[in-house]
Amino acid sequence: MDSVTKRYPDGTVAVDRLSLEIPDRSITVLVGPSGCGKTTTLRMINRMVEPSEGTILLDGKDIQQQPVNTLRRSMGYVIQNAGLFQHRTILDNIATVPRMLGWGKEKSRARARELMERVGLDGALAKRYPYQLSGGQQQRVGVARALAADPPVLLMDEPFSAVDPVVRKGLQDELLRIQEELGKTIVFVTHDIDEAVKLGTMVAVMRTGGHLAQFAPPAELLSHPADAFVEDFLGADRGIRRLSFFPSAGLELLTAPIVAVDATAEQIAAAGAGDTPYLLVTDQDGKPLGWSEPQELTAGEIKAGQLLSYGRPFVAGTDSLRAALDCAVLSPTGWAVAVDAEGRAAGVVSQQVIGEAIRGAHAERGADAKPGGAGKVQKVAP
Ligand SMILES: Nc1ncnc2c1ncn2[C@@H]1O[C@H](COP(=O)(O)OP(=O)(O)OP(=O)(O)O)[C@@H](O)[C@H]1O
Repeated sequence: MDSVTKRYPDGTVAVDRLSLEIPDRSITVLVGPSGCGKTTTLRMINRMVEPSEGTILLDGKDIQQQPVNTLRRSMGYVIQNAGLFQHRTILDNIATVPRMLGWGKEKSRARARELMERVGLDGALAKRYPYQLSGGQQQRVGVARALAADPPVLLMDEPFSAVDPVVRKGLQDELLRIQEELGKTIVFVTHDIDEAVKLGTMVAVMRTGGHLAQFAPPAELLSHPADAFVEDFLGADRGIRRLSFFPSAGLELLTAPIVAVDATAEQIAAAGAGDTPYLLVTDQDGKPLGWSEPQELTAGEIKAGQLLSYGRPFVAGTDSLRAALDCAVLSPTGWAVAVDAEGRAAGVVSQQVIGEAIRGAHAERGADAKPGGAGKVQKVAP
């Protein structure tokens, strides 16, 4: 996208000399306050809106030189509230584009069934009508419909804004999975900075008047906001959010203060001999049950009910420092519990140690994350 401007007939400049290089096979998020020109930008990509000035190239070819129908066929389009055809079944909604392309009924429906599975929809919903589905399910149908003809590009305009936070998280996770499996080039519009940081490989922050404020990978955005507007838009908890990009792998986990529910008096005494104020009790399988002070534990008489809750554990190595910190903050003992992929206790770690790791990571990454250098920062589970 090279110096693209959109001036509506009434004189409103919705987009002002916008230049963006949208990377192939990744998710680019356009984010910014209401009215900053996100939707206009997205619609110029599939020519629902024609630019007043500037050029948009797709794979090096000017989109103005391509027939609109051919262009749109190469781009799936998903909008808020899914925009489904209310009088068609779910299966027929998804099969719309293949049918238009003359695929034939059976082949189109087979493709639609395959897509229902891909977007996490139960096949039993195929014969229902949109009004018989929840908002989240309708949104999944919208994504499936956009993917039906296997377009290389997917344009998504606030697709998850109308659903509740839990459903929204599910839809976001699903989109990341689909992107990983199918390698689509996705342009995604949102006004939610958390969504932008979670989904974007690259994030374009726009400001009112259709100006580009910053275009960067999310880790760089959080570490080096270009100006006061971007910093303000990222919000006061930018530092905490940034921890999502630091892995917990380097944390030193202690296993000595862990005892099984059927531990002997010697084992409890040995575990309590260290300088940790609490012991983590696990079941016989090694899964955490809760915390206790060592002197409160009597061999053979440990009851899960007497233990302090351990809150939510983090997955050792896989989860981020943000997740580890969250566990420690929520834990009544101030210690976080790390588990392995099977949910067995892998170790415990104090707030203090997590704090030191955070300081270390900030210092180390500070040098790394200068503009142009942050591409190296890998996203880890939030
Ligand atoms: N058809 C139109 N005619 C005139 N002005 C328009 C038209 N469509 C949009 N605008 C204006 O252009 C500006 C950008 O609108 P756009 O819908 O692209 O913003 P947005 O960032 O997507 O906003 P939102 O987050 O509220 O959807 C706004 O000031 C809007 O009022």
